Amino acid sequence: MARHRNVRNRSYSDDYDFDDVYGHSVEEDSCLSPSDAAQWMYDRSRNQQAISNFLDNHDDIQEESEELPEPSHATLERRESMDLRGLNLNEDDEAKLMSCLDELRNVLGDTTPDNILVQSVLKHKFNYNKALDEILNNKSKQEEKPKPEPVIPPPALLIEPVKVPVVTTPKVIATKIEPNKAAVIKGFKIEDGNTKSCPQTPRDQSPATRDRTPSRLDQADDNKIVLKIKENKSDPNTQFQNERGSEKDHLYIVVIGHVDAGKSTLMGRLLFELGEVSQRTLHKYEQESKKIGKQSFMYAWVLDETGEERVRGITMDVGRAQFETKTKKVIILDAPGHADFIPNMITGAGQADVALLVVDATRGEFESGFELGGQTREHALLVRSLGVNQLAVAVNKLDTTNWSQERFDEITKKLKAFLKQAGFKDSDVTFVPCSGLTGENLVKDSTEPNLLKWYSGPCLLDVIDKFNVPQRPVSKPLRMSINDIFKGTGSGFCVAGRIENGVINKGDKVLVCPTKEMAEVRSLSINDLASNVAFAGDQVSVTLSGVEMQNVSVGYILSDPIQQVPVSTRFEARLVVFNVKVPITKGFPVLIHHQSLVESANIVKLKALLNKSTGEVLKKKPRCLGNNSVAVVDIEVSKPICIERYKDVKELGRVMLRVAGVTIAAGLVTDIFTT
Ligand SMILES: Nc1nc2c(ncn2[C@@H]2O[C@H](COP(=O)(O)OP(=O)(O)OP(=O)(O)O)[C@@H](O)[C@H]2O)c(=O)[nH]1
Repeated sequence: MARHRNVRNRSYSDDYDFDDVYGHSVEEDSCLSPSDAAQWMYDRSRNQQAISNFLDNHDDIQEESEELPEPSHATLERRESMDLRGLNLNEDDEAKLMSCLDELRNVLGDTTPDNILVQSVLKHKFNYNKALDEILNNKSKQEEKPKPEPVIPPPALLIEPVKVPVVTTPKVIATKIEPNKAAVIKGFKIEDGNTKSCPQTPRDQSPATRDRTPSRLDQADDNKIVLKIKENKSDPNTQFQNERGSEKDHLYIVVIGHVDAGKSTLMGRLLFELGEVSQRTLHKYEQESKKIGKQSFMYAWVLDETGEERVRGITMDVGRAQFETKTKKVIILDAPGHADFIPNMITGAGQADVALLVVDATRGEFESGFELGGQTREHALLVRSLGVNQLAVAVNKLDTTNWSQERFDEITKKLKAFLKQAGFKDSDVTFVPCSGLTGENLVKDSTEPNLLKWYSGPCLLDVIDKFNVPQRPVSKPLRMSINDIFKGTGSGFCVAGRIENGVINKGDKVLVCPTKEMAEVRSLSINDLASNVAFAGDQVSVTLSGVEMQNVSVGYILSDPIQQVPVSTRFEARLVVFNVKVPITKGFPVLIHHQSLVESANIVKLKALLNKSTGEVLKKKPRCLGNNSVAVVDIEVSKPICIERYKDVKELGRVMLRVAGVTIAAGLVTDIFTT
């Protein structure tokens, strides 16, 4: 499946010792069956223990009552019958006032009396923004104090409702972090049997919107293009230095962990503390989440943007946002924790340089995420298998344990042993005690006395700032894996994905593989900003022309037209088997995840069983492979895919094998057979 940090490991284990990484790593997990209906219909409301503990001790955030109170008749009556005559406003001002009131109510709901709203709007001469700021700033103080006397007397007379001109209410959203829809990384569906994985974005198939440029070029055209490409190539290293030399390094971080560990809340709060989310936006989320009885998720809403995610209270797709540390521009990929969405999590992990593993310190919760078939182990193994080797572990929700050092030590001890087995070096893993909900130890050193008694280490932001940014292989031949396809605003269509190797310039010719159709790069954008060039490590959207949209799929590769990515249906891999319920035998069917591609495949040959530590051949042609075995096998995929040997391009030389929603093995590609 997904992609892998380019050379994310160069300064680390460039050799990527397979045995070190996978050997003796995984104990058998009793994974839950995906057919378990209760799990499919996961309902977070069954598990509110953590939040209720927290809310009991914090008066500043009020948990909603089960049933939302209906607005009182008095409130409704006042609004519908508001008498503005006493204000002596002309018609224009009256209309302006009513428009402002509508917008304020849209953000504030029914929480603020009309007279306060009116007073504030008039005071700020119909400036909606200033009025809203004033009300929000006063709000928290007012909540603690007795309500002030209304300044404007309640209307005495009933009059006809004032006709309010229709105003388009501006959407109050975190503009800085709202991902442009076009650039949101979508996951993909695993389809059963031999069906083809296809892009999530519905394609416009109408003839009018199809690009009619002939896409397959004949040999003569190809040769001309190749010659032209050779002439036009400028030195990528120099180009990278010129373009990026003075900028902060970009770091992609995937946030992983068991469902409900608090990943989205942690990231939402971090963004809020850093000023990336305005107080107003958060207030809106607070109001809206309260309305559907999910107030404890208000920070998570910063990243969980879809209606379904918000209603179900779980992350389903990879959420994206960005912020800056002292030395880096950090792009967050907030992965779903629920077992059903592992493929999306893999897509997120595939784009990351480093990972933040979030664990819930609440008693019983850490255990169910780590020991009882939860996702903590699977996620950690997956990211390591995908090449991530630097990890921060947020020991989250420590507020529920009253900042217990004993609990922190217990969790870190268990995780350290497991992570070491999974292939993480001790020196590459940092543990941070924190609470996403209270904001403790996120962006500044903690002031919590119970934590200060035993912790003097860095806050989460400082740990993120200390990650090493992998070198970007800009001078290698272009490889960009496609993880989304969508219709752009202009001509052509867009593909999104991560550049694993090389450089893409606006105007470049690229080869769409495995179909080998030549396309032209019409435009590029990186993190939603237009750019003329993008380099290895960048997550980009590329507008293509010269190829039809329906001929491109998620999992395809944009390749250098001269040094092309190999395409094959059969390859040899060195496999580590983690978690099979029945032993693997010849012909064993699997779903192969390679970058963002999911394709059905069979293990067609068991060539050798290896010693996990030395790599020595223990047995040639074994009849079956059980858990924790390491073996060389041949895998045949149902249709041609782009694949590289691990030693040539690490990012395209790793595969994950899954069966019935469970990851059973990871492998490194050792040979590719021509077809
Ligand atoms: N007490 C306490 N509760 C927290 C903390 N962080 C999150 N929660 C609560 O835990 C619940 C789950 O939080 P989320 O942020 O949605 O968890 P998640 O890991 O993103 O969930 P998925 O993405 O669906 O896997 C919510 O009710 C949060 O309010 C924390 O630090 N302390």
